[in-house]
Amino acid sequence: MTGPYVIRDSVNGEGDGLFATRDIRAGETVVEERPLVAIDLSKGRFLPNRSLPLARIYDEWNKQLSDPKERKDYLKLSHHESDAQLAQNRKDALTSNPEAGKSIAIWNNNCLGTGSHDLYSKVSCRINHSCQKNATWGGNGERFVVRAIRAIKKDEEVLISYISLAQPRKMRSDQLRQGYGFVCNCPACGKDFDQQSDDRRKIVCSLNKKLPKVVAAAKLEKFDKVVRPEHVKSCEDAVALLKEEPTMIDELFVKQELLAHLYRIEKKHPAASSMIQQAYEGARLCRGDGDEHTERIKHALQGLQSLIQS
Ligand SMILES: C[S@@+](CC[C@H](N)C(=O)[O-])C[C@H]1O[C@@H](n2cnc3c(N)ncnc32)[C@H](O)[C@@H]1O
Repeated sequence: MTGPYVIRDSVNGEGDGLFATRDIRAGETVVEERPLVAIDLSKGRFLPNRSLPLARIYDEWNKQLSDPKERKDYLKLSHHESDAQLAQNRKDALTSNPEAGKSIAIWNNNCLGTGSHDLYSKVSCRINHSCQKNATWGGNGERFVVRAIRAIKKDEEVLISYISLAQPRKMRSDQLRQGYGFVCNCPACGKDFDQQSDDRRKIVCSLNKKLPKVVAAAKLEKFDKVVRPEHVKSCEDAVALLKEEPTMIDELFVKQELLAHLYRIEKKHPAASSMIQQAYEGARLCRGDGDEHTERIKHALQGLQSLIQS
């Protein structure tokens, strides 16, 4: 595993972090690795709160991370447990096995999700968080890729976001404190934060709440039944606001993809085509060619183009 990075002390109390060893271009791959543990989210059950049962996490970890050296390295990683997780651990009676409790606490702090999988990737899990991230990730159970979303200077820290950035400062801070046990001090959270940007995130957050029904319908291809003009408007407003927030490019391309589908239903084909083209460019930058999400958008783009031509 090599790339334009080094893992070293992050200095500001964040433990270790990943630093660029040379200038990196926007869109360039920073880390590419094979995950050592991959949990396929399309298989097995979820708890009612949509989280994975802890016993399953432990079973998969135990089965897939059999190499003693890798196991030892994993068990040295940082962890934090909120009260809720501790209570859950007790319920699952896993604490009777100290290794199980610890491996799960580490998992909660270090695993990265791609939508289809939750993964432990040895280098990527050392990347610290910022609400003004300069990199993002994508991949699947076989391959995990971290990419720069803007140019990163030599010696600059490579930073991703652990949470949705479409939330205002207070919400992000609560989520990071409860889930990861730290107070974020990035420029978007510190005392000189940009109020205008925070207001934009607040609005995107409330628009997001109006869209889950549409997203669920999209997955079932039952759009026509639920799409209302106000959904299209919410999505358009979210896209307009997200264009002002360069660090939220992955949030933007997901919305562009959704908007393209909504336009397609409304038979606004040229608008749909341009929106999905933009979503495709975003997906390629964030997740790269070959990623399942990028491929899905590419497929949708081709379908739309043949619809326009026919
Ligand atoms: C996935 S690990 C990141 C790598 C970790 N720093 C290490 O040394 O292995 C997540 C942990 O790193 C620390 N961390 C990450 N981002 C941070 C930040 N912005 N401020 C403070 N601590 C941070 C927290 O302890 C968090 O629980």
